[in-house]
Amino acid sequence: MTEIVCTVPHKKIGVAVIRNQQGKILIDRRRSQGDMAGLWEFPGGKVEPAETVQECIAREIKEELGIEIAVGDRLMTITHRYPNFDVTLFVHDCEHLSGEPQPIECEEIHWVSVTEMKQYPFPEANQQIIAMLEKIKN
Ligand SMILES: Nc1nc2c([nH]c(=O)n2[C@H]2C[C@H](O)[C@@H](COP(=O)(O)OP(=O)(O)OP(=O)(O)O)O2)c(=O)[nH]1
Ligand SMILES: [Mg+2]
Repeated sequence: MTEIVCTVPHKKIGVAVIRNQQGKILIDRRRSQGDMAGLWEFPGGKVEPAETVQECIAREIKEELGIEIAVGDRLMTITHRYPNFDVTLFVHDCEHLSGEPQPIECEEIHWVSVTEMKQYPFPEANQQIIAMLEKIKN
């Protein structure tokens, strides 16, 4: 008997919930080409084989936004199945330390409250993150 095993890529992503001194959270709009084009997200990217999730987040944020952050505790881990791939998002609470965020690898950047965030279109997997942020907000 022949067994057919279907595999789809499984992306492991370090994700930053970056807060500033006013308690606002930084979100960015993905580029207008490619996967999930034009949707808003929390900045982050793929975890490389030789790094921890915390190292990945600090590196990605420096590369994508040109700022320094302190990577804090894990807030949640979400695995979600999209039509063409699976993704696991390792979401960490982060603090903005220095630098003015630049849209180096995205369309634009906004600092928003959790209430304001609900007006922005996000990928499906993010609904759980936003619900969690709503729960833990003071
Ligand atoms: N950074 C980030 N990615 C998210 C969020 N929600 C969500 O579903 N994702 C997905 C979108 C992407 O498939 C993946 C992030 O990977 P990425 O932006 O580094 O890379 P990509 O898939 O766009 O690019 P590629 O190199 O695979 O072509 O995780 C989020 O809030 N932040
Ligand atoms: Mg990215």
